[in-house]
Amino acid sequence: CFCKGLVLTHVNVKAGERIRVKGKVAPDAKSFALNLGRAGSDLLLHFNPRFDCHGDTRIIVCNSLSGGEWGEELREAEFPFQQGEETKPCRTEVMVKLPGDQEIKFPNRLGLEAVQFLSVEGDFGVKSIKFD
Ligand SMILES: C=CCO[C@@H]1O[C@H](CO)[C@@H](O[C@@H]2O[C@H](CO)[C@H](O)[C@H](OCc3cn(-c4n[nH]c(N)n4)nn3)[C@H]2O)[C@H](O)[C@H]1NC(C)=O
Repeated sequence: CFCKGLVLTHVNVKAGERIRVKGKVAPDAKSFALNLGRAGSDLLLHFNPRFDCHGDTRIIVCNSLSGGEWGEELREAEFPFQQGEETKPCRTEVMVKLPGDQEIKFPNRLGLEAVQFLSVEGDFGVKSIKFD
């Protein structure tokens, strides 16, 4: 379901700042993921829309990864993927703004003050990433 994509390190995004990722979902997409955290093994947010993967069909799976151990999955049945998306990490929780006006709030389980690591994996072609 995945192919390795983009990895950014030392991005230093602080609470309340915004990362806007725009791109195109592959026409035959199975799954893609946006990962935010301290490093690949310590993720504040693994944001994983699944079109058809791991037995899931059109479900968004969110999770955290601490020391390489997955936390408890949060699953969102709303699946509004037609265009790019916005992500706004903040101190108490991570808010993911989806296409349209829907949002997913995910707890900041790692209590990170800032995010150093951003990666994009799977069937998603990144066109732009903006930090503001
Ligand atoms: C029902 C059986 C046991 O539960 C399943 O357990 C799977 C394995 O833990 C869960 O999938 C993982 O879910 C994680 C989020 O909770 C991640 O999405 C994990 O994939 C992370 C990943 C894979 N890859 C990757 N694979 N291959 C490559 N090149 N990269 N990169 N990142 C997935 O393999 C999957 O979400 C979970 N399903 C349920 C319904 O709980």
